[in-house]
Amino acid sequence: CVIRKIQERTVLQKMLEHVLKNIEKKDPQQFFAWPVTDNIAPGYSAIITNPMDLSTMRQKIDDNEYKDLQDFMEDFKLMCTNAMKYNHADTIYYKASKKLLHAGLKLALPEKVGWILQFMP
Ligand SMILES: CC(=O)c1cc(-c2ccccn2)c2ncccn12
Repeated sequence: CVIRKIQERTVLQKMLEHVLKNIEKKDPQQFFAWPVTDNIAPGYSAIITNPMDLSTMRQKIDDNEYKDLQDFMEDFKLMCTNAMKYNHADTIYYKASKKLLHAGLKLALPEKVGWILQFMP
């Protein structure tokens, strides 16, 4: 049997996990929790070429695919701007994504995460 090596979580992974958890708290309706399907959003995959959602971001943290906080925030911004592109401005999804974008950017400010940067190699 292959013993799965328990990967050490890097300081960056721990920091991104912390930011992600706080972003998830800002999406109580879980609009951004999972990939948007063409079933719930007709024509979505034809309009949005680079889909992104919070479960995918969590998987990327676990797979250590983000090289720094900016890299992670690029995916967060992509997720929000996708929602503003597909959904009209008068929809709950557009409004929720605009609110989430601003709240999320604040969470990534130096005064919010700077304390951990001192522990990074
Ligand atoms: C994020 C997004 O664009 C979205 C999430 C959803 C969504 C997410 C969870 C449950 C129900 N709807 C959605 N539904 C229709 C059109 C767009 N959306």
